[in-house]
Amino acid sequence: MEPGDCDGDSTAVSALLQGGVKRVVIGMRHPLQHFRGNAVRALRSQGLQVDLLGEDLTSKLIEDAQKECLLVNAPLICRASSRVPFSVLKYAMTLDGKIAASTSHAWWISSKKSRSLVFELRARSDAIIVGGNTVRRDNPRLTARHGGGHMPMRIVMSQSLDLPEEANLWDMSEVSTIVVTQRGARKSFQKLLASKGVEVVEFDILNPRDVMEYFHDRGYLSVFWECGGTLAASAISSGVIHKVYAFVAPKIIGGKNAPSPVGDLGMVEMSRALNLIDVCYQQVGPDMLVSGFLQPLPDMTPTIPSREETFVVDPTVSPYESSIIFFYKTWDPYGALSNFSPHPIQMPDENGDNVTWLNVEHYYQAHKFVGVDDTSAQDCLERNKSAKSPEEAARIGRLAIRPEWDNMKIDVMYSALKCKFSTYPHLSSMLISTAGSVLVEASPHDLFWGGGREGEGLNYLGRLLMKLRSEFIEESSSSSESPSLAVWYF
Ligand SMILES: NC(=O)C1=CN([C@@H]2O[C@H](COP(=O)(O)OP(=O)(O)OC[C@H]3O[C@@H](n4cnc5c(N)ncnc54)[C@H](OP(=O)(O)O)[C@@H]3O)[C@@H](O)[C@H]2O)C=CC1
Ligand SMILES: Nc1c(N[C@@H]2O[C@H](COP(=O)(O)O)[C@@H](O)[C@H]2O)[nH]c(=O)[nH]c1=O
Repeated sequence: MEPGDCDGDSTAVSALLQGGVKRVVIGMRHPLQHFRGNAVRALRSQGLQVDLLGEDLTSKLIEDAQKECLLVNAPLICRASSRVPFSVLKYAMTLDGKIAASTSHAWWISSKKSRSLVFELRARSDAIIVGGNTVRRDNPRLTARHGGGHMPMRIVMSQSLDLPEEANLWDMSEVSTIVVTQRGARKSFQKLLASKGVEVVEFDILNPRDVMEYFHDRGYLSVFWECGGTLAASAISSGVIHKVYAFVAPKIIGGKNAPSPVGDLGMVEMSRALNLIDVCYQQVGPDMLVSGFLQPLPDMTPTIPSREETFVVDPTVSPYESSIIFFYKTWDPYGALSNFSPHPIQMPDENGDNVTWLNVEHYYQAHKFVGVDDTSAQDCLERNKSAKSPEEAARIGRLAIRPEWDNMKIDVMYSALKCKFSTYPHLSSMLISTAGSVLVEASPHDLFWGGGREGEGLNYLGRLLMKLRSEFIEESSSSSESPSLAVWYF
């Protein structure tokens, strides 16, 4: 896939140039519109031969290769085009189509070898999702137990929150769990979960599409559904399932009431059955794994035109020319302005020793606890330091707030921003290039740092970035009379 330039950070493209590569064959252009075509152009401008499958190279063989590229990048394509993570529904069933006995007993249908493969598939996902009933019946662990590697987040969807007080999923020692539920459901149980460190997210109406859109916004790329038939049917009906992995074990359990992998879809004629596409059959130990796509992968060409293509079709549609620049998610245009962008900063601590923070968010959230003489604050600080993502750092930061925080938070934020944009020249150039535009953090929830859903927020993050921008522009124009800076300034 064409590399993204990550807001002016051309490391990937430079590595190809420095490595002495003469020709680059690109399987597909970058699925995000604001990256699309940039690397192709940059490589060509440096004299490299760049061939794009399906554009510069065409043949039957190339078509097959192009297909492979699309399949491998399916999660990215889905995210970019449908704004939900790529979702895989996986289940293990007997030859007579049952996912458990009529008593609900289900351990085990598939073989050990199949279950090891499931651990690998889990480890390739950002999250595993189950319904409330699977938690009640199976008390699953949902970990990727194959020795090291990535551990996906665990998500439980439960409307009633009628869940056990003790469960393997509430053991957060190895990996975290998020419970998504209906607004107002069992507040006392929500408190109990929170006391165990389980995050609870409430939805006005709990349904798979809203839940997936929410996790898209939190940055999830792929989700692995290991629920029973009730939630599986709801997810398929909502159109959020893209791929299916069915492990079929050569066993027969029978039972009129034994559950099957997909509940009611409201279809009464076989002609309406959903046909899988790109189906693969693979023997795994004694079982057969049948996999395939439920929906065709979107054709990127018409849905995601490059920046120039959009401009040719409609010159008024150019997000780069509006006088307000909105930023929010790190993968959007100007995403590097977000505090969640993966740019580590080094800041001196109270003894003057340099400490590295994973990103501005980690630094900012940690300062709610730094220097506070209290064991729970120190515990939060340790948890902040080991938090793997800015989202987690933000979550920990909500646990406690020092009394004087309101008076110090703007200074803490400004010093972190200054450090970030001074450390990375491509970021400061990007910030300076926005001169003349109002910067607004498009957070619908944070009415202090963000602009709010309808402009009701105070937008302090945007304001601090604009202040920093003026400082940089002033510094550069006083240190040199560079003509390009003069252009930015005016
Ligand atoms: N062999 C296999 O691969 C698997 C087998 N199983 C087996 O399946 C059985 C459980 O199946 P099933 O009852 O279908 O369990 P599910 O995992 O599908 O859970 C259903 C529950 O999901 C919750 N839910 C939340 N939102 C929705 C929604 N929009 N639509 C539907 N459900 C929603 C509800 O929880 P709440 O009631 O809490 O509100 C609902 O009762 C068990 O016997 C288990 O062993 C389960 C997974 C895989
Ligand atoms: N029974 C069954 C599966 N069931 C799924 O695995 C979950 C248990 O995961 P864990 O607790 O991590 O081992 C269970 O809740 C359900 O989602 N999976 C399979 O590959 N094969 C099987 O035969």
